[in-house]
Amino acid sequence: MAEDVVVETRSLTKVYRDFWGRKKKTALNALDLKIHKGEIFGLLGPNGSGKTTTIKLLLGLLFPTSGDAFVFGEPAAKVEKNERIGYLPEESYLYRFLNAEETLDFYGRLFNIDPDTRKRRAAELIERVGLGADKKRILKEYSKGMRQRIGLAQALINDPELVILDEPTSGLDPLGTRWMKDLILDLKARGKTVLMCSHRLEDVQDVCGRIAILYNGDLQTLGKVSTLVEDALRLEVRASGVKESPELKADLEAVFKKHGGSIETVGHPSSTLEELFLRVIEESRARPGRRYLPPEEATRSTAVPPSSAPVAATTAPAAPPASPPAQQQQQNQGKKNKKKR
Ligand SMILES: Nc1ncnc2c1ncn2[C@@H]1O[C@H](COP(=O)(O)OP(=O)(O)OP(=O)(O)O)[C@@H](O)[C@H]1O
Repeated sequence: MAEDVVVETRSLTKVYRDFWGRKKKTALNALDLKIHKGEIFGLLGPNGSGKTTTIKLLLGLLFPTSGDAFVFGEPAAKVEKNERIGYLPEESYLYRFLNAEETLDFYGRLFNIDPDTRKRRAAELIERVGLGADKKRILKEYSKGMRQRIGLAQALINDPELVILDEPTSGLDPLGTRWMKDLILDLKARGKTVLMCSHRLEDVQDVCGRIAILYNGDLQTLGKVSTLVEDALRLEVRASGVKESPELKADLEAVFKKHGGSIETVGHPSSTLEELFLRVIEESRARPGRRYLPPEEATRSTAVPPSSAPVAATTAPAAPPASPPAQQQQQNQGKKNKKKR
């Protein structure tokens, strides 16, 4: 196995059987997968498609019916390799009557981390996940978002090389979600490998480099997110310093017609709702008591020429004209492209 391959599965298959050994469900069917060091990999699929089964197989909590799974080049059934893995399950199994410090100390002991390192890492992680002010409160009193934060700290207590996150942003508000995504990106920046499952596809698109989509236990697609979502049949042009007008549209139409295409939409690019939400909260904090002003109103009040607002034109091959749903899809795609990575 190549040195930079952290996770590899070869025809990995899991069939659940009932008490009598009769086949109940093929949860995973001949999965071939490689996850490389330092990447954030998303394992996606609808409910019941085999994601948790895959994770359990990688952690050695389940045995495959056939095929192989390797982590760090070792068979997944070898539980010793789990010392190099951090795992945030979808439902965290944390003790409700321990506080944050005690929780991290408890998990540190399970990994046989010496007391000084345990104490130092617990203090660092509590700050990193933003629970400094609540570290003495018992987890029973924590909100869902706070439990997710301590769950993540628990997953990182052994300074793992591979971090497996099952629905890391579930239950988090937009600020918590942004925080979690930044933390996942920070793990990558520190050279860690991240495998995450999530139904929140916006979050996956924001952080994952590559994804696999499972359906009913079968691998349906695998590749780079940017390549998979790219619409190679359309072209997007963004411009600034011009105002939207019928003349502009006619001129653009002529240019694109000359090159065999046609314009689908001309308009202003929009940001995502997440970006708007974060901006409103940021400005409310910075200027308490003042209402948020949308950019064009703020621009007007500071007398910056409105013509600096960018205009986006999206073109497509000349025929056939796009149907309304396709246009909508294209507009959404435009929004996506605008998002920060
Ligand atoms: N212990 C089990 N016995 C029998 N069938 C099981 C068992 N565990 C899971 N399954 C079945 O295997 C299939 C895959 O389940 P799995 O939990 O891996 O899906 P998932 O993609 O993680 O779903 P979700 O998104 O809901 O978490 C499902 O049809 C599920 O019902």
